[in-house]
This record gives sequence, C-alpha cells and structure tokens, in this order.
Amino acid sequence: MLTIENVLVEFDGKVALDIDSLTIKEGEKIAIVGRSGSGKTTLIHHLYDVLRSKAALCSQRQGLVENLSVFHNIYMGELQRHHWLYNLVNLVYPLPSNRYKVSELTTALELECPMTQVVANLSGGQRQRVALGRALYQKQPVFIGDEPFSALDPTMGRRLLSYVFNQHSTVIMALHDTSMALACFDRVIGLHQGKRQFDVYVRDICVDAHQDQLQALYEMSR
Ligand SMILES: Nc1ncnc2c1ncn2[C@@H]1O[C@H](COP(=O)(O)OP(=O)(O)OP(=O)(O)O)[C@@H](O)[C@H]1O
Repeated sequence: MLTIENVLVEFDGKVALDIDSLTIKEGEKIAIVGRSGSGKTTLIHHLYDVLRSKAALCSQRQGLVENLSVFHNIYMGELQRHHWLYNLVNLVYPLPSNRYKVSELTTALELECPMTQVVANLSGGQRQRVALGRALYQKQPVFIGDEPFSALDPTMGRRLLSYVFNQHSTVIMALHDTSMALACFDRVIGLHQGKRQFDVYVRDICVDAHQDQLQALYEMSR
C-alpha cells in the first residue's frame, strides 16, 4: 500500500525522525511505540501527509472547536465532502440524517452526554472520544491515530480499539500502552531517537520476551 524511503525530519538541527525504508501493507494493524520524544508523532504526521486522500487522522492535538457542540465537532469530519451551503444549513439546523449518523457514533463511543453539549464543558476523556468520533465519521479505509485512548480507562480503550479495527481495513496508531500493542496489533514498530529500534510481526515472536524488549525501549537513556 505504501513505502516511504529516506525520511529525515529535523527540528532546529536535531533529528526527530530518520527512517531509511518502511513498507506498510493494506490491512495491517500497526502500533508505533517508544518513549516520549522518540518521534512517534512525527512519523504519524508524515504517514498522514502521504496517505491523506484515503486516511483519517486522530491527532494528539485534537483541534476541537470549543464553542461548538459534540454534534458539530464530529460532523466536521465530513465538511470537505459537501458544498459550503449544505454545511452552513447543517450548522444551524442539523439535518435528521446527520443527527442519526452522529448519534450512532456517540453511542458506539460510549459518549453519554447530549450531542448538543458544548465541547468546552467536556472532560478530557469525553473530548478525546469526540476527536475520535470526528476521525471515524470520515469512514476512510485507513485510520491513523496518535495516542487516541490516552485519557480513557484501559478497558474502554480496548473496546474502542475493537470498534476502530472493525471500521477500518488499515490502522496505524502511536501508543504508550505496550501491552495493548502486543495483545491487539499485528505489527509493532519501536522508535528510539527517531530511528526504528525494532519492527516485528507479533505472530512471529515470543510475546513475553518482547514485552521485556519493549520495556527496555522505555528505559533506554537518551
Ligand atoms: N514543531 C516542533 N518544533 C521543534 N521540535 C519538535 C517539533 N515537533 C517535534 N519536535 C521534537 O522532535 C522530537 C520527536 O517529537 P515527537 O512529537 O515526534 O515525539 P513523540 O514520540 O510523539 O513524543 P510523545 O510521546 O511525547 O508524544 C522531540 O525531540 C521533539 O521535541
């Protein structure tokens, strides 16, 4: 589906990402792990730039519009598909079909607040699920997420990960939860100082041994 080669990203002369070659096949579920500052977000954004036409991004920054409702923030995922006039009408009088689609999604995301609730009044975990909803609403074949469950309890995180998997053929996700990476994903890529430290298919490895390798990745000195 995609091969990137010789990707070097620097900020102020400091290497953030240095990948010689990385191939991603359609249908893969890939977790990207590594300690804070190892280059996960930089890689996620690079992959999104390359795959943009068929991917939805759920970024760490979220980019929610504080004064708009849950409905509007999720509906924004589809803005570019419609004429501006349709979007304007829907902003003022949300159409029943769109209200129905968004409400199905908020139920799946276990968002119990009303769809009319302004995002500024939501908790961190609720905001994260609204951002996730906006990415899911796009119904793209590829889902790219940057720690999309970091504010959720682990059980809910796993339930929502299953939902994301059911809705997308290919999933690429930066995570700090290494147990989730090994238990739920096909392939795990470990980054350290912008470089790939390992890249394994979970079916080919001894998970317990790899749990130690993952732990070591987080304990590496900078
Ligand atoms: N816009 C920027 N300007 C300057 N430096 C940046 C910028 N974005 C990232 N960096 C630097 O690039 C390196 C990689 O950052 P990145 O955000 O990709 O790491 P990360 O693994 O996603 O971290 P985290 O787990 O904390 O989100 C870090 O040293 C970071 O400080």
